[in-house]
Amino acid sequence: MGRKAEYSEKVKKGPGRKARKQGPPTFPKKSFAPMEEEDKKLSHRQKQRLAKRQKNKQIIKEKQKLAKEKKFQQRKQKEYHSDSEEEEEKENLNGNGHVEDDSEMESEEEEQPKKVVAKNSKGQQKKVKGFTDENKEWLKPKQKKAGKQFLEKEAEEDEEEEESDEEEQEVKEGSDDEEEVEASDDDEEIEDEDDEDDDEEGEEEESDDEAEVKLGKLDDLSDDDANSDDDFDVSGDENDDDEDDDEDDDDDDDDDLLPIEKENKKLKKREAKEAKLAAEEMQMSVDQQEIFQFPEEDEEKEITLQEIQQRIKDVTLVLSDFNKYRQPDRPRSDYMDLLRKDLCVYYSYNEFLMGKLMDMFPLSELMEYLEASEVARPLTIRTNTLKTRRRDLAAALINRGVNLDPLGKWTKVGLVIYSSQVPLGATPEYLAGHYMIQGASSMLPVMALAPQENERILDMCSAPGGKGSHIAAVMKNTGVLFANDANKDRIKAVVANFHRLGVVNSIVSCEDGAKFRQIMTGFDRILLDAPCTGTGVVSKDPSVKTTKCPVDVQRCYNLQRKLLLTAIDCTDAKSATGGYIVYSTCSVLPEENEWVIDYVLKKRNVKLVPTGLDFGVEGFTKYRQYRFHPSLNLTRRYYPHTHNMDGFFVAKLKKFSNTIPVSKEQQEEDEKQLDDGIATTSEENVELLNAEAENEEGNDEESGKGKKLGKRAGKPVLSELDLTIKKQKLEQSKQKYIAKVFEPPVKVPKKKKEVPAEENKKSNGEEIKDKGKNKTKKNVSDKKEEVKEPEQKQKQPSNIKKDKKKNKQKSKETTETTVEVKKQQPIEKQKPKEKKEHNKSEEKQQTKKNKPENRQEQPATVKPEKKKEQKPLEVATPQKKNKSTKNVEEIASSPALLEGKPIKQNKLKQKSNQMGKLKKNKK
Ligand SMILES: C[S@@+](CC[C@H](N)C(=O)[O-])C[C@H]1O[C@@H](n2cnc3c(N)ncnc32)[C@H](O)[C@@H]1O
Repeated sequence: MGRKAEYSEKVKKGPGRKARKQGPPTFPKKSFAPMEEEDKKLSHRQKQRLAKRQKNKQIIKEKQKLAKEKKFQQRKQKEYHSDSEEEEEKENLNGNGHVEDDSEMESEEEEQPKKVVAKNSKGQQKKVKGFTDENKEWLKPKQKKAGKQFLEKEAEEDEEEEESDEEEQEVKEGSDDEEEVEASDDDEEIEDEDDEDDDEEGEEEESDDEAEVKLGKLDDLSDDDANSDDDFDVSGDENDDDEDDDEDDDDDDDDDLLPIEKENKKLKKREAKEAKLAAEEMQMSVDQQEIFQFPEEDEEKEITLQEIQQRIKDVTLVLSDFNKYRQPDRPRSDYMDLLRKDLCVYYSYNEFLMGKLMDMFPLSELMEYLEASEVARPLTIRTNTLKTRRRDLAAALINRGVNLDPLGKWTKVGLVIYSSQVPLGATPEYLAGHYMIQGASSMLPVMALAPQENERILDMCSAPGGKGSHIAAVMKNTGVLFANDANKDRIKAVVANFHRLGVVNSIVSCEDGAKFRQIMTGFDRILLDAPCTGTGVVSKDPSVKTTKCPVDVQRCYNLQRKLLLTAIDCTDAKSATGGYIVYSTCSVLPEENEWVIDYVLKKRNVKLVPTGLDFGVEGFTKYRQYRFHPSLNLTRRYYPHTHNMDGFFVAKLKKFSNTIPVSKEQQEEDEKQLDDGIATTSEENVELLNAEAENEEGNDEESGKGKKLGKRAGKPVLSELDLTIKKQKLEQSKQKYIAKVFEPPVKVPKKKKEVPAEENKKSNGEEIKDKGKNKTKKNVSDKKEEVKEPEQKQKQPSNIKKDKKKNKQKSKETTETTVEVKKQQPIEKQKPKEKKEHNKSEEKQQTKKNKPENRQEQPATVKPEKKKEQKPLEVATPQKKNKSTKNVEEIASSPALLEGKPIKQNKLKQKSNQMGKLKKNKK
């Protein structure tokens, strides 16, 4: 009776409490309301995401709307078709009614879009989204990206949308429910997807958002950038971007490169970056440094050497960027003065020489030069190839414990000595003449001269014979080398060295080089290693730093010009092998180098040619306000800081014509100026020289002479100057001479002074004492010239030293010869044979000179001043004979002559000719 149980039917087991799926949480709609209010507090990203979500929603809704509209239309069409079929049927039945129905249909069709428009009428008021022409505004960048206004607007729009949606929904209520459900499902799905995406692809989204933001900025990027909320480090990022771009570009290029090349490229980039940073850092540190404050003038506190060094650095820095670091009230000259003073103290220079160096070098180079000049140059020797080879010499010296090396690629005979266990001036090799101790720079002039075998070469200033013996070695002892020097003492060293070194092709003479054109001309080559201030060898002779003054430079300059003019006149332009003159000095002053060359380029038919030395700094073509001939760049300068050798100058001239381009009168004038310049140019100097002579009265002349002679000084007059007097002179002449140095020396107007007999006698005595000291004094002092004559006529007092007398006579001879030169002025080279003819013409000239109106033998007081000024040198005419005789005697007794060289006979002939001529003059 009960019901049969059906076991086949399985009772569905409901989900257990645990297994039951938890439904999605449902929130009351209003719960989000406060969130919307709190929009303002949303973070930037949140706002962006919200905005995006809302946009998506909107797009979906629009899609739905479109879909609905489509369906609606389709439905309508269906209805219409079914109606039309019915109507057709009706028509078929009625036969008329088509027009009416058409109109109805039209009205209906018109109504439908109206509905859509009505639907969209609100939507059109708000901004329609999507890429259509109607949405141009959307494409336009927003004024302020993702700003609050934007969010507020969006929120308002959303509210409007919601309202419209509600309205739509109301409108759609009559439409298909299923579709609505589907659409809402779709909507939800999309929203869900969106939410998931939000979480999962948060970063991507962010970047997309950024991309959107950037897209939005495209048109007016600048405005947006200016107000951008995103704090991009524009500069840095841009640079980085650029670099990245570069790297990308490079990567493309790098494809062809080897890995190591790529690495190299990277390394270089990194280095460049680091260098840039370092430079910036350096600039920063310099900027941060305290700006140098000029010391107060009245501030006289003792300053240490270290403080001076620091001040030198500070002032150098100020001068390096003057506008930046200067004190506004201080001119540049103040800093320069301070620097010069400090440098003088620090490096022990006098202000004159330091000033000259400061004129020559830029500051950074000056410091290098000064530093290098403090260090002794390496000891170097020259192999005497007449006796040995460099290799053998090196081996022999190494055996004696000498540590050496070849000097450089530029010389095949030089060796540099690093250390030695034996004194190099006393080794058996030295005594055997296998080498000459010689500075590296001393080899340069001979290399420039490039002597050839069998040539006739003059070494005009030869003592002690270093370069002369080098010339003989290059000539392989062939041809004839004339080694001349004006200094009697120093010429002995030439003889000794030539003997030791085995030089046998030479004639040694002791003559004033400036007079050599009366002795011999027609040389193939001449080396003029001129006497100079020696400013390039301060490391060897530090006294140069403090003793040289403008007068010294002036004298050297004038003597150098005179010697070089003579050297040119003595060279044969038509020589088959030569016609060259090499001029060199161990001075770095342009006054003694470029200036001298520039002068002779104007006065003689010579041109500069390359020295053949493949190193060295070009000579100056500009120096301060002065401009030299452009070819002076062919000359070469050598510095301790650049070449590790003494400061040196080398110029090579080629004589292209034996004619002299200047008139005789001009030549005479030049000669006169040079003579005057070598002597003195002002009254003050005369006074100083008088003081000097007085000072020297009690000194032993012989000892005084030798002591003061610098290695390259070679100025018999200057070498005797007392150090203290030089200092005095320097102080007094600092301003007075400096401007005159390179102006043509002007003779000081002489005052006519009537000297009383007693005073005359007194001054005679002084003059006699001065005689041996300075042969040039006579030329500048009228007073002395006036008193000279009686003094010469008188027998010299026995208490006056013979040497003084000799010197005086010698000086007179010098001046006499100069007068002769003026008159003879050999334009073409003079050969010894022609000399007799010259002497005859000379005689005629002399007789003219000896006419009463020209003669200056009368007492100076009686002579008209003018004549005396014009021909001061004629006073010495009677002495000429004695001088010449003496000169011949000297030459005859010279060691070179004793060797029995044929040339000496020529010289004797010349001298005897001169003597004969003088005798005639006397008659
Ligand atoms: C720089 S040294 C010459 C060095 C030499 N050339 C050498 O290499 O050994 C200059 C020489 O010129 C000499 N001297 C100075 N005035 C002179 C003159 N008027 N005529 C000739 N020699 C002169 C000096 O006696 C000095 O020995």
